[in-house]
Amino acid sequence: MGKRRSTLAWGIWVLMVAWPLSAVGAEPAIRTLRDPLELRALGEPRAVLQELHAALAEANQHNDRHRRALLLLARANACRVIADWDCQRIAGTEVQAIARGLDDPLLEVRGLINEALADVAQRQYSHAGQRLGQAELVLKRQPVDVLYADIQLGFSAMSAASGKHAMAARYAERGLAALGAGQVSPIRARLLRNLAQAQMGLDQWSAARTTLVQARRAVEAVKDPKLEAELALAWARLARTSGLVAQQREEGERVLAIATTLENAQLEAMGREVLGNAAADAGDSVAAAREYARAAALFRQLDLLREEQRLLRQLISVQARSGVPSALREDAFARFLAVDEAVEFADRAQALDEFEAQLKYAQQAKDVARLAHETEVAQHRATALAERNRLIVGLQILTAVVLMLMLGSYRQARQRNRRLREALDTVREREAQTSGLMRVTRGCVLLHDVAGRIILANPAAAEAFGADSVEAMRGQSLQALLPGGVAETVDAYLAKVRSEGTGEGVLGVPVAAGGNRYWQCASSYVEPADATPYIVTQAVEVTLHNLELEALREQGLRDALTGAYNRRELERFEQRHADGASWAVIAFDLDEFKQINDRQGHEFGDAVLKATVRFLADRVRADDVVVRMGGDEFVVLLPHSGAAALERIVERLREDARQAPCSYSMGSALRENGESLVATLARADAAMYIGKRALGMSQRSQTVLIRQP
Ligand SMILES: Nc1nc2c(ncn2[C@@H]2O[C@H](COP(=O)(O)OP(=O)(O)OP(=O)(O)O)[C@@H](O)[C@H]2O)c(=O)[nH]1
Repeated sequence: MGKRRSTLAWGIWVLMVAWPLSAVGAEPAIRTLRDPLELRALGEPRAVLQELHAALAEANQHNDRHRRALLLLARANACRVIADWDCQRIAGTEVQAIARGLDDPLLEVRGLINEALADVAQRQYSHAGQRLGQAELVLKRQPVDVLYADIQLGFSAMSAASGKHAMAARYAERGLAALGAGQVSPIRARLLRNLAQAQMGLDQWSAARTTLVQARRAVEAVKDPKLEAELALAWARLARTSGLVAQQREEGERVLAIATTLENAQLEAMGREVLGNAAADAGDSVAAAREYARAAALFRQLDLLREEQRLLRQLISVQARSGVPSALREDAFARFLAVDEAVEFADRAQALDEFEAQLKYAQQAKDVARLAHETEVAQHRATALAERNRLIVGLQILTAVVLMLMLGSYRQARQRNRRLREALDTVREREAQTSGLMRVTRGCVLLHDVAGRIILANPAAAEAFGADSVEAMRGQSLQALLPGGVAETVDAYLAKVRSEGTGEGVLGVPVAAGGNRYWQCASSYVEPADATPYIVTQAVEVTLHNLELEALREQGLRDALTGAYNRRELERFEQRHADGASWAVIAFDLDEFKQINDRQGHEFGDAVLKATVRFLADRVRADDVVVRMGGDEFVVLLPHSGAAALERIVERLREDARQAPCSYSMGSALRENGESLVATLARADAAMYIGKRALGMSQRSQTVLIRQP
């Protein structure tokens, strides 16, 4: 039991101290992850640790976090070579923190491997398993074969430490497969070494030898003294099982030489153990006891209890055979008991820890796979979601923009429609008012173009023109609707309105029954900015008005009693015949009319006056005009009359004098030299008075003819 346990512990120790970090310069991607000091640390760890102080300070000064991480990895490697596990763990942890800040998965993986390595060395398997699982997960983000192989190396070491050699061998083989057969690198040498250790654990000695040969060939390609020493230890173990003492010694010396170079106390202890084994196997108990005692002391210094215990057991064994003083043996034995007790205690604690570690490890492996799967699924889902969200957001923005545009144009359209509706309502209202106005107005309203073509007419206009409807008026010309002779007047009128802007006048339109109908017209020329000019004409019939006026005027010209013209007619007559025309005038004065009034009464006198007018009118021509000048004085105006015509009428009046209601005196005159009517009248008057005087009073009274009018 003790020997098996001792072998197991030895194997674990070898793996623990020999498990290297990842290969140096193995792959281009990894090469950028290493500082040259990391490589140098393999041969000169302490010198490198010294130099690292300055290099780290410089990186800090430049705030170069990436370089700081690389230098810390170099420090972790140097610490590993000199078996300073705390130093290695701290460096590894810090590298992880920097890597996460830089989002650099490869650096993070390397930091995790270093931390796990230190955990395994100090038998904290549970923690180491977690770190390695995490490293495997992070590496999925940026897979690199060498780092994957490095992680497999870690798992293989952990499996070996748990006594699972078959599993350790499988991990080592998996790492080797990841590297590829042709690749020569330190990591490959280490995987081969682990495989050989596992094979030895499985008692596959021949296979282990073959594997170790391959490992030694692989390590020749790189300068890694610690790895060389670790292989020498493996060879020594193999040599011991084969009983090859000389080879054991040779390997032991090699380990010691390297330990001295590296100042690695652990390696020295291991080398001394090999030499002790060789001496013990050769039967040299004294030498064996000496080497074992030195090795035990070194392990004691390093606080490696199990190793010290193993060496003390071997020491006590050889001391018993070599016959060393009992005092020394008792010292060794007492120390052994103390260490054994401590180891027992540690073993119990570790057994529990290992159990939990295995549980966690198994769980973790599952978790890692599950996490990897979930991560992958989550990444796909996140990508799909992000894509969908982008699409949705894009669509939402597009929809919002379209909606806003639609809303804007809808509002504008509504406002436009409202304004249009209002304008339309106003137009309709005005149209209704206008058409109402047009309908009810008694006057004619016409809207026509400048040539007289009707555009619009009201019912009054249609009626005035004798049209069936206002529609029938549309398009017809005013000139065509009016009788011949008036058209020219209309043309002149429209030309005046167009040139002056307005116009007004009375239009007389002959009617079939005779006479005229008169229209008082007023027109306005309208020239809209964006339409054809037109004219608005209003016409009010003034026929009746004109007739009344005519009657009044006529009335003003007549003598109220007799119906003969009065003096005002003289002026009109003169105007009518002024331009060189001939006229003649006969003046009358009733004889002794005063006496008629006096004798017969005034009314009788009036009747005589009226009868006298009828008498005169009956004896003159239709164009001749009888005028009562006042009282009992009358004149007859004879237009276009010469001496003959005058004579004829005077004669007739003289002949018919006896038929007159009253005797009268008369005198006549012809217009001379275009004189005025007054002048002609004066001469006729004068002639009449001459006649009257010539007759004398008595004669005059005889000629008074008194009869009923
Ligand atoms: N009944 C009537 N008498 C009138 C009217 N106008 C004037 N008379 C009268 O006519 C008379 C005219 O008188 P006179 O001028 O002296 O003339 P006469 O009496 O005819 O005398 P001689 O002319 O000299 O013959 C006056 O007595 C007037 O009063 C009228 O409208 N009706």
